[in-house]
Amino acid sequence: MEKIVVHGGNRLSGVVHIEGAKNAVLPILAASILAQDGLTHLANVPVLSDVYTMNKVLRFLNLRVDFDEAKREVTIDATKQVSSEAPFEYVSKMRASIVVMGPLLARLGHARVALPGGCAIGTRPIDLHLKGLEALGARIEQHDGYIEAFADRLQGSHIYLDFPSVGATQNIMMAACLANGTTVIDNVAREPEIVDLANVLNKMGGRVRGAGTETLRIDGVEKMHGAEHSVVQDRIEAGTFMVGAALTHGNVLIKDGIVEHNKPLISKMQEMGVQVTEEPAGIRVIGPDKLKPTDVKTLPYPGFPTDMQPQMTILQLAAEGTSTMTETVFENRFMHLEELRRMNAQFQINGRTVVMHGPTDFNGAEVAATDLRAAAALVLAGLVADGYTQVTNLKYLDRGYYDFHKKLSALGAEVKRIDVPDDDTVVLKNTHVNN
Ligand SMILES: CC(=O)N[C@H]1[C@@H](OP(=O)(O)OP(=O)(O)OC[C@H]2O[C@@H](n3ccc(=O)[nH]c3=O)[C@H](O)[C@@H]2O)O[C@H](CO)[C@@H](O)[C@@H]1O
Ligand SMILES: C=C(OP(=O)(O)O)C(=O)O
Repeated sequence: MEKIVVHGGNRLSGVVHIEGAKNAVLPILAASILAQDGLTHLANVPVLSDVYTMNKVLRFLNLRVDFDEAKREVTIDATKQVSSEAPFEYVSKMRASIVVMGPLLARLGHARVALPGGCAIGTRPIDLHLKGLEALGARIEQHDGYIEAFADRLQGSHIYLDFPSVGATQNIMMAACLANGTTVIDNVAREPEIVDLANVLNKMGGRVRGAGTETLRIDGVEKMHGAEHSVVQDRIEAGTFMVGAALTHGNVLIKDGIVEHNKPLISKMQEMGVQVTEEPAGIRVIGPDKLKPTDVKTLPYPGFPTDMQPQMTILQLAAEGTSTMTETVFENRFMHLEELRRMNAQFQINGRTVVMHGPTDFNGAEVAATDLRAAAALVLAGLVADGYTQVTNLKYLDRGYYDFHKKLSALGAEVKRIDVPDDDTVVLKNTHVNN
């Protein structure tokens, strides 16, 4: 079993390089299905387990995918006959595989994709994806754990999303690219990853306008082709290191950090007394001696991102006084907090809000990650804990962070990743136990 072992107490300082965004590259890889002519070349592709999973899905669909990890480049050839079925084996590994549905349906008139099911953070239905595809004229059937969609040619339509779902926006916009006529989608997601996808679709010959606003207008085209694109920076990885710097009284430059993409996080950190400044080389974060408490509510972009919620709660727990976090996007995203009780965190959960009492004297402990951002949050807590913290279930961390421990170590943290046989216990003396 692999573990990350952190010995708390070191300040983070230096410069950190941030990878391309997981949540941008996954739908962009799916978009490559639309390219009947030419190759798609992607740069700044993060080396993550989710990217390997999406590459496997594409290969299963008969696309040729070459991933040069050293160069962070992927080349995709979708010019041969594409198959229309994404099986459970892959979709169950990664919910985001559902975004192959729109491009497959648009290109082939048929898609059969395993129902993704829920995950630890919530039930995560796909009703809005299906409602949108139906509005474009698709016939949807559900049987044997699969969603099957059929359409001779999708027809442009006017769609209103009840909630600005990221995945539904992506699936519908990709499908609409090859529809007959114009599609208008209202109340769409406005995340930077949606803008990145729209930019790629336009480079591929699509006609998408309005990305980043509440309304997308897509004029359908007959055919699309490959394109070149460099994936946008991962604002969540950047935000995670920003929290790490603030938490450890550190001084870290997020190289090429994009302030525009992390405004709500920056604003909350400033409220807590953290110095955040934009420099020509990126975003500099300097942690204060004492953090002030704050109240945060997650919302769709441009609100505070749910994907930064677990990391932010570590900063709030470290602050002097009472802070609250309200999670409005996913119904079950406080599981990291239960693990943190073993590190001495004091809080009460009332429905979707957690009330936290700081400052926390974090104790090192053995904790298990329950999902991707929970994993990052537990490692962050370890950075300021007394003694050793061991974080297990690293398969979640690897979905979204490349070399997390190495980057932290380069910034001065005492952290390593170790592999121990499952029946061996690593006994590390915690300073609070010895004292
Ligand atoms: C690969 C990827 O980009 N993942 C991100 C994407 O996930 P994902 O695209 O799954 O998130 P959505 O925006 O679709 O989901 C947000 C909320 O809407 C609900 N919902 C969604 C679709 C639907 O058809 N019906 C429905 O009820 C979900 O259950 C959830 O409560 O956006 C989330 C919200 O910012 C992020 O946390 C994820 O990191
Ligand atoms: C929830 C996340 O991702 P996914 O939607 O891929 O599960 C995340 O990136 O925090």
